[in-house]
Amino acid sequence: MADLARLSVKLDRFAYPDGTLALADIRLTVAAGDFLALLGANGSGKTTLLKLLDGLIRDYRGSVLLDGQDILKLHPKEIYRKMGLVFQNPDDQLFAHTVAEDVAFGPRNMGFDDSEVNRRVAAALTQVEMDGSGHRNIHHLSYGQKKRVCIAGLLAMGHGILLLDEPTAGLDPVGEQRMLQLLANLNREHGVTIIMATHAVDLVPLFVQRLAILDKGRLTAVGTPAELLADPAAMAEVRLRLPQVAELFWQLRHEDGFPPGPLPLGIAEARQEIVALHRHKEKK
Ligand SMILES: Nc1ncnc2c1ncn2[C@@H]1O[C@H](COP(=O)(O)OP(=O)(O)OP(=O)(O)O)[C@@H](O)[C@H]1O
Repeated sequence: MADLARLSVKLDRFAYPDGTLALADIRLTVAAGDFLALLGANGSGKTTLLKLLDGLIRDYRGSVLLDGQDILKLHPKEIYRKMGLVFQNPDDQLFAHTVAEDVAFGPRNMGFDDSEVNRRVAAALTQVEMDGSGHRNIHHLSYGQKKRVCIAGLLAMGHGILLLDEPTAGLDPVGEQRMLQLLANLNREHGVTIIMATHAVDLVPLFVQRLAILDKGRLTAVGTPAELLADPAAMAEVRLRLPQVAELFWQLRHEDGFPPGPLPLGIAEARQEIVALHRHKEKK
Protein backbone atom coordinates (compact mmCIF):
# COMPACT_ATOMS: atom_id res chain seq x y z
CA MET A 1 0.00 0.00 0.00
CA ALA A 2 1.26 3.49 -0.82
CA ASP A 3 2.57 5.45 2.16
CA LEU A 4 0.22 8.38 2.53
CA ALA A 5 2.16 10.00 5.37
CA ARG A 6 2.76 13.63 4.55
CA LEU A 7 4.62 14.44 7.72
CA SER A 8 6.49 12.09 9.95
CA VAL A 9 8.25 13.26 13.11
CA LYS A 10 10.81 11.32 15.12
CA LEU A 11 12.22 13.84 17.52
CA ASP A 12 14.49 12.99 20.42
CA ARG A 13 14.80 16.47 21.82
CA PHE A 14 14.82 20.15 21.06
CA ALA A 15 16.04 22.80 23.50
CA TYR A 16 16.09 26.56 22.87
CA PRO A 17 19.51 28.23 22.97
CA ASP A 18 18.92 29.31 26.59
CA GLY A 19 18.67 25.61 27.53
CA THR A 20 14.85 25.39 27.88
CA LEU A 21 13.89 21.86 26.84
CA ALA A 22 10.77 22.49 24.73
CA LEU A 23 10.14 19.10 23.08
CA ALA A 24 11.22 15.53 23.79
CA ASP A 25 10.40 12.04 22.50
CA ILE A 26 7.89 13.08 19.85
CA ARG A 27 6.69 10.39 17.44
CA LEU A 28 3.92 11.66 15.18
CA THR A 29 2.67 10.79 11.71
CA VAL A 30 0.24 12.98 9.81
CA ALA A 31 -1.50 11.41 6.82
CA ALA A 32 -2.73 13.16 3.72
CA GLY A 33 -6.16 14.61 4.48
CA ASP A 34 -5.76 14.58 8.27
CA PHE A 35 -7.26 17.30 10.42
CA LEU A 36 -5.22 17.14 13.61
CA ALA A 37 -5.49 19.38 16.67
CA LEU A 38 -2.53 19.80 19.02
CA LEU A 39 -3.96 20.31 22.48
CA GLY A 40 -1.90 21.24 25.50
CA ALA A 41 -1.67 23.71 28.35
CA ASN A 42 0.32 26.94 28.00
CA GLY A 43 3.98 26.21 27.45
CA SER A 44 3.44 22.55 26.52
CA GLY A 45 5.29 22.96 23.20
CA LYS A 46 2.57 23.38 20.56
CA THR A 47 4.03 26.45 18.84
CA THR A 48 7.52 24.99 18.98
CA LEU A 49 6.30 21.80 17.31
CA LEU A 50 4.57 23.77 14.53
CA LYS A 51 7.75 25.79 13.90
CA LEU A 52 9.77 22.60 13.78
CA LEU A 53 7.34 21.04 11.29
CA ASP A 54 7.61 24.14 9.10
CA GLY A 55 11.41 24.03 9.06
CA LEU A 56 11.77 27.25 11.09
CA ILE A 57 13.56 25.40 13.89
CA ARG A 58 16.45 23.32 12.66
CA ASP A 59 18.87 22.49 15.46
CA TYR A 60 17.10 19.47 16.94
CA ARG A 61 17.97 15.82 17.48
CA GLY A 62 15.74 13.69 15.28
CA SER A 63 14.05 13.92 11.91
CA VAL A 64 11.03 15.51 10.27
CA LEU A 65 10.05 14.00 6.94
CA LEU A 66 7.84 15.89 4.50
CA ASP A 67 6.52 13.47 1.87
CA GLY A 68 9.35 11.15 2.84
CA GLN A 69 12.11 13.76 2.56
CA ASP A 70 14.08 15.19 5.46
CA ILE A 71 13.00 18.84 5.69
CA LEU A 72 16.47 19.86 6.83
CA LYS A 73 17.74 18.77 3.40
CA LEU A 74 15.00 20.58 1.47
CA HIS A 75 15.38 24.11 0.18
CA PRO A 76 12.96 26.46 2.02
CA LYS A 77 11.23 27.02 -1.34
CA GLU A 78 10.49 23.29 -1.61
CA ILE A 79 8.94 23.36 1.86
CA TYR A 80 6.89 26.49 1.18
CA ARG A 81 5.49 25.08 -2.05
CA LYS A 82 3.78 22.36 -0.02
CA MET A 83 3.21 23.70 3.47
CA GLY A 84 2.69 26.98 5.26
CA LEU A 85 2.33 28.23 8.83
CA VAL A 86 -0.34 30.71 9.90
CA PHE A 87 0.97 32.61 12.93
CA GLN A 88 -1.21 33.25 15.95
CA ASN A 89 -1.14 37.01 15.42
CA PRO A 90 -2.06 37.98 11.83
CA ASP A 91 -0.19 41.28 12.21
CA ASP A 92 3.03 39.23 12.30
CA GLN A 93 2.19 37.82 8.86
CA LEU A 94 0.42 40.48 6.79
CA PHE A 95 2.52 43.23 5.30
CA ALA A 96 0.94 44.54 2.07
CA HIS A 97 -1.40 47.51 1.77
CA THR A 98 -4.44 45.72 0.37
CA VAL A 99 -5.89 42.27 0.80
CA ALA A 100 -5.33 41.30 -2.84
CA GLU A 101 -1.68 42.47 -2.80
CA ASP A 102 -1.02 40.41 0.29
CA VAL A 103 -2.64 37.24 -1.03
CA ALA A 104 -0.89 37.71 -4.39
CA PHE A 105 2.58 37.87 -2.86
CA GLY A 106 3.10 34.10 -2.65
CA PRO A 107 1.85 33.07 -6.10
CA ARG A 108 3.68 36.01 -7.70
CA ASN A 109 6.93 34.87 -6.05
CA MET A 110 6.28 31.40 -7.39
CA GLY A 111 6.51 32.88 -10.89
CA PHE A 112 2.88 32.71 -12.05
CA ASP A 113 1.75 35.25 -14.63
CA ASP A 114 -0.73 38.02 -13.77
CA SER A 115 -3.84 36.21 -14.91
CA GLU A 116 -2.95 33.06 -12.93
CA VAL A 117 -2.08 35.18 -9.88
CA ASN A 118 -5.45 36.97 -10.13
CA ARG A 119 -7.26 33.66 -10.53
CA ARG A 120 -5.53 32.21 -7.47
CA VAL A 121 -6.18 35.32 -5.36
CA ALA A 122 -9.90 35.29 -6.25
CA ALA A 123 -10.22 31.55 -5.59
CA ALA A 124 -8.38 31.78 -2.25
CA LEU A 125 -10.52 34.72 -1.10
CA THR A 126 -13.64 32.74 -1.99
CA GLN A 127 -12.35 29.75 -0.02
CA VAL A 128 -12.00 31.91 3.11
CA GLU A 129 -15.32 33.68 2.49
CA MET A 130 -13.70 37.03 1.70
CA ASP A 131 -14.96 37.45 -1.89
CA GLY A 132 -14.95 41.02 -3.07
CA SER A 133 -12.57 42.17 -0.31
CA GLY A 134 -9.43 42.29 -2.46
CA HIS A 135 -9.39 46.09 -2.62
CA ARG A 136 -9.71 46.56 1.14
CA ASN A 137 -6.95 48.10 3.24
CA ILE A 138 -5.42 45.42 5.47
CA HIS A 139 -5.36 47.83 8.42
CA HIS A 140 -9.12 48.32 8.22
CA LEU A 141 -9.92 44.63 8.59
CA SER A 142 -11.17 43.02 11.79
CA TYR A 143 -8.91 40.55 13.58
CA GLY A 144 -10.93 37.59 12.26
CA GLN A 145 -10.82 38.91 8.69
CA LYS A 146 -7.05 39.36 8.96
CA LYS A 147 -6.72 35.74 10.07
CA ARG A 148 -8.70 34.63 7.04
CA VAL A 149 -6.50 36.72 4.71
CA CYS A 150 -3.43 34.97 6.19
CA ILE A 151 -4.99 31.60 5.34
CA ALA A 152 -5.91 32.83 1.84
CA GLY A 153 -2.27 33.81 1.26
CA LEU A 154 -1.20 30.21 1.84
CA LEU A 155 -4.08 28.69 -0.12
CA ALA A 156 -3.20 30.90 -3.09
CA MET A 157 0.20 29.21 -3.18
CA GLY A 158 -1.60 25.87 -3.48
CA HIS A 159 -0.45 24.54 -0.13
CA GLY A 160 -1.69 21.05 0.61
CA ILE A 161 -0.68 21.33 4.26
CA LEU A 162 -1.71 24.15 6.57
CA LEU A 163 -0.14 24.57 10.00
CA LEU A 164 -2.06 26.99 12.20
CA ASP A 165 -1.11 28.41 15.57
CA GLU A 166 -4.29 29.01 17.58
CA PRO A 167 -6.49 30.03 14.65
CA THR A 168 -9.41 30.85 16.97
CA ALA A 169 -7.43 32.98 19.46
CA GLY A 170 -8.84 36.50 19.72
CA LEU A 171 -12.06 35.66 17.86
CA ASP A 172 -15.55 36.12 19.28
CA PRO A 173 -17.55 32.94 20.02
CA VAL A 174 -19.33 32.97 16.65
CA GLY A 175 -16.04 33.75 14.90
CA GLU A 176 -14.36 30.79 16.62
CA GLN A 177 -17.00 28.42 15.32
CA ARG A 178 -16.88 29.97 11.86
CA MET A 179 -13.09 29.63 11.70
CA LEU A 180 -13.19 25.93 12.63
CA GLN A 181 -16.01 25.33 10.14
CA LEU A 182 -13.93 27.04 7.46
CA LEU A 183 -10.93 24.83 8.24
CA ALA A 184 -13.15 21.73 8.28
CA ASN A 185 -14.48 22.70 4.83
CA LEU A 186 -10.97 23.23 3.47
CA ASN A 187 -10.05 19.83 4.84
CA ARG A 188 -13.13 17.96 3.61
CA GLU A 189 -13.88 19.68 0.32
CA HIS A 190 -10.41 20.72 -0.82
CA GLY A 191 -8.34 17.93 0.75
CA VAL A 192 -6.11 20.32 2.70
CA THR A 193 -4.17 18.54 5.46
CA ILE A 194 -4.46 20.61 8.63
CA ILE A 195 -2.49 20.65 11.86
CA MET A 196 -3.47 23.30 14.34
CA ALA A 197 -2.45 24.23 17.86
CA THR A 198 -5.49 25.19 19.87
CA HIS A 199 -7.08 25.73 23.27
CA ALA A 200 -10.63 25.50 21.89
CA VAL A 201 -11.41 22.28 23.77
CA ASP A 202 -15.21 22.73 23.57
CA LEU A 203 -15.26 23.15 19.78
CA VAL A 204 -12.38 21.00 18.60
CA PRO A 205 -14.14 17.62 18.97
CA LEU A 206 -16.96 18.87 16.75
CA PHE A 207 -14.64 19.52 13.83
CA VAL A 208 -11.39 17.57 13.98
CA GLN A 209 -10.65 13.88 13.35
CA ARG A 210 -7.65 13.45 15.61
CA LEU A 211 -6.11 15.02 18.66
CA ALA A 212 -2.51 14.95 19.80
CA ILE A 213 -1.98 15.91 23.42
CA LEU A 214 1.21 17.62 24.51
CA ASP A 215 2.32 18.01 28.10
CA LYS A 216 5.59 19.62 29.14
CA GLY A 217 7.06 19.04 25.69
CA ARG A 218 6.04 15.39 25.43
CA LEU A 219 3.33 13.83 23.31
CA THR A 220 1.20 11.96 25.83
CA ALA A 221 -1.58 10.65 23.55
CA VAL A 222 -2.80 10.65 19.96
CA GLY A 223 -6.32 9.50 19.09
CA THR A 224 -9.84 10.49 18.22
CA PRO A 225 -11.68 13.04 20.36
CA ALA A 226 -13.98 10.25 21.59
CA GLU A 227 -10.96 8.17 22.68
CA LEU A 228 -9.12 10.97 24.45
CA LEU A 229 -11.81 13.18 25.90
CA ALA A 230 -13.47 10.59 28.11
CA ASP A 231 -11.58 10.83 31.37
CA PRO A 232 -11.47 14.03 33.43
CA ALA A 233 -8.69 12.70 35.69
CA ALA A 234 -6.44 11.85 32.72
CA MET A 235 -7.12 15.24 31.18
CA ALA A 236 -6.43 17.03 34.48
CA GLU A 237 -3.08 15.23 34.68
CA VAL A 238 -2.02 17.02 31.49
CA ARG A 239 -3.52 20.29 32.74
CA LEU A 240 -6.53 20.16 30.40
CA ARG A 241 -10.25 19.83 30.92
CA LEU A 242 -12.99 17.98 29.06
CA PRO A 243 -15.37 19.81 26.76
CA GLN A 244 -18.11 21.17 29.03
CA VAL A 245 -20.81 18.93 27.52
CA ALA A 246 -18.65 15.83 28.14
CA GLU A 247 -17.88 16.97 31.69
CA LEU A 248 -21.61 17.41 32.37
CA PHE A 249 -22.35 13.90 31.08
CA TRP A 250 -19.45 12.41 33.03
CA GLN A 251 -21.02 13.82 36.20
CA LEU A 252 -24.53 12.67 35.19
CA ARG A 253 -23.30 9.13 34.51
CA HIS A 254 -21.01 8.78 37.53
CA GLU A 255 -22.89 10.76 40.16
CA ASP A 256 -26.55 11.02 39.11
CA GLY A 257 -27.41 7.54 37.82
CA PHE A 258 -27.56 8.28 34.11
CA PRO A 259 -27.05 5.05 32.09
CA PRO A 260 -23.44 4.30 31.11
CA GLY A 261 -22.30 5.04 27.58
CA PRO A 262 -19.93 7.18 25.58
CA LEU A 263 -19.66 10.83 26.58
CA PRO A 264 -21.38 13.16 24.14
CA LEU A 265 -18.86 15.75 22.93
CA GLY A 266 -21.38 18.26 21.58
CA ILE A 267 -24.82 19.66 22.25
CA ALA A 268 -26.55 17.78 19.42
CA GLU A 269 -25.49 14.35 20.74
CA ALA A 270 -26.26 15.31 24.33
CA ARG A 271 -29.69 16.56 23.39
CA GLN A 272 -30.46 13.32 21.53
CA GLU A 273 -29.62 11.28 24.59
CA ILE A 274 -31.64 13.45 26.98
CA VAL A 275 -34.68 13.45 24.66
CA ALA A 276 -34.45 9.63 24.28
CA LEU A 277 -34.29 9.19 28.07
CA HIS A 278 -37.20 11.58 28.56
CA ARG A 279 -39.35 9.70 26.02
CA HIS A 280 -38.40 6.36 27.58
CA LYS A 281 -39.59 7.65 31.01
CA GLU A 282 -42.82 9.03 29.59
CA LYS A 283 -43.65 5.64 28.04
CA LYS A 284 -43.25 3.83 31.40
N1 LIG B 1 12.50 31.62 22.08
C1 LIG B 1 12.44 30.88 23.20
N2 LIG B 1 13.49 30.77 24.02
C2 LIG B 1 13.45 30.02 25.15
N3 LIG B 1 12.37 29.29 25.52
C3 LIG B 1 11.29 29.36 24.72
C4 LIG B 1 11.26 30.15 23.53
N4 LIG B 1 10.03 30.01 22.94
C5 LIG B 1 9.34 29.18 23.76
N5 LIG B 1 10.08 28.78 24.81
C6 LIG B 1 9.71 27.83 25.89
O1 LIG B 1 9.43 26.57 25.26
C7 LIG B 1 8.33 25.92 25.91
C8 LIG B 1 7.24 25.63 24.90
O2 LIG B 1 6.71 26.88 24.44
P1 LIG B 1 5.61 26.95 23.30
O3 LIG B 1 5.43 28.40 22.96
O4 LIG B 1 5.97 26.03 22.21
O5 LIG B 1 4.32 26.41 24.06
P2 LIG B 1 2.79 26.47 23.63
O6 LIG B 1 2.22 25.13 23.95
O7 LIG B 1 2.66 26.95 22.24
O8 LIG B 1 2.22 27.56 24.65
P3 LIG B 1 0.94 28.56 24.52
O9 LIG B 1 -0.29 27.70 24.63
O10 LIG B 1 1.12 29.43 25.73
O11 LIG B 1 1.07 29.30 23.23
C9 LIG B 1 7.92 26.86 27.05
O12 LIG B 1 8.57 26.45 28.21
C10 LIG B 1 8.44 28.22 26.60
O13 LIG B 1 8.71 29.04 27.70
